[in-house]
Amino acid sequence: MSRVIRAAVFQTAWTGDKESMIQVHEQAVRDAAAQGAQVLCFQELFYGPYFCQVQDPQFYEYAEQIPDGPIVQRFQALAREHGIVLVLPMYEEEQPGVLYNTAAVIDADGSYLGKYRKHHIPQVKGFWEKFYFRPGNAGWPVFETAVGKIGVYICYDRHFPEGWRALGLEGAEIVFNPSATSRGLSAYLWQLEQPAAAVANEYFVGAINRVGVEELGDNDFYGTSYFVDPEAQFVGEVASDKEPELVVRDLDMAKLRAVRDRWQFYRDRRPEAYGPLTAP
Ligand SMILES: NC(=O)NCCC(=O)O
Repeated sequence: MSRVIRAAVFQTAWTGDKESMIQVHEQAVRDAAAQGAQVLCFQELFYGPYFCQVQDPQFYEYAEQIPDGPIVQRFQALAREHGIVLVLPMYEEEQPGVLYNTAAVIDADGSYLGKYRKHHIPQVKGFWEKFYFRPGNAGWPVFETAVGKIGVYICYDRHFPEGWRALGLEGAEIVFNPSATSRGLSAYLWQLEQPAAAVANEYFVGAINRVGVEELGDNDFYGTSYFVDPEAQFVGEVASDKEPELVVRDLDMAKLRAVRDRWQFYRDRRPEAYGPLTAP
């Protein structure tokens, strides 16, 4: 019998302050739940501006403890109320001065399932992330949620095929890729890399990018969030490149089984021959 997961991603623009940004995302949870979504992922660093356009210690104050900080707790209550799984990309303070670019995963009953910490940290013009984040050290968790097996791979991570594979090996059925990326830099990659990862690893990918130009720099975040299936087919339309949008799509898990039966990539891979990939 086929299993269909109604999944959602939300892209939006910086509102100008943290509290209203949180409220916009709370409304997105209500809207997604009203449309029957069972799981929802937000964009990278969802409640802030994309502050990595500048290198300024004032933005360290956006970090909070996961799961004990107020934002996780606020969204745990909302997940429980609406019976929806939430993926929350946030700025994490493990302890003062020890900071990560992280996503917390909340189950449909509001329980905290764990976190993914972005492994690959860019330091390119307008994306000065090494100033703010340590490289992730928490492995490749796949979360057994009420709706299915969910993995997370954050923005710049997506250029590195190894992590996509690790999430596949851990059993991911859907991998969310919350992002903040700009038109001039990466638009030519955006509809190429995640579909390729979905094909190579035989799972669904939900890709999310914020929209608009923010006051901290000239990055033009181009949205165009989408879901793509394990045959690299977009599930419905790709979202707007300028406007906030909630994307809700039905993902048929029978397709995942069909491509795995057809291709058997997990049988035919040759880990014993891949030593050069892990040589320092
Ligand atoms: N947020 C982030 O990692 N951006 C880097 C640029 C990119 O990889 O598209």
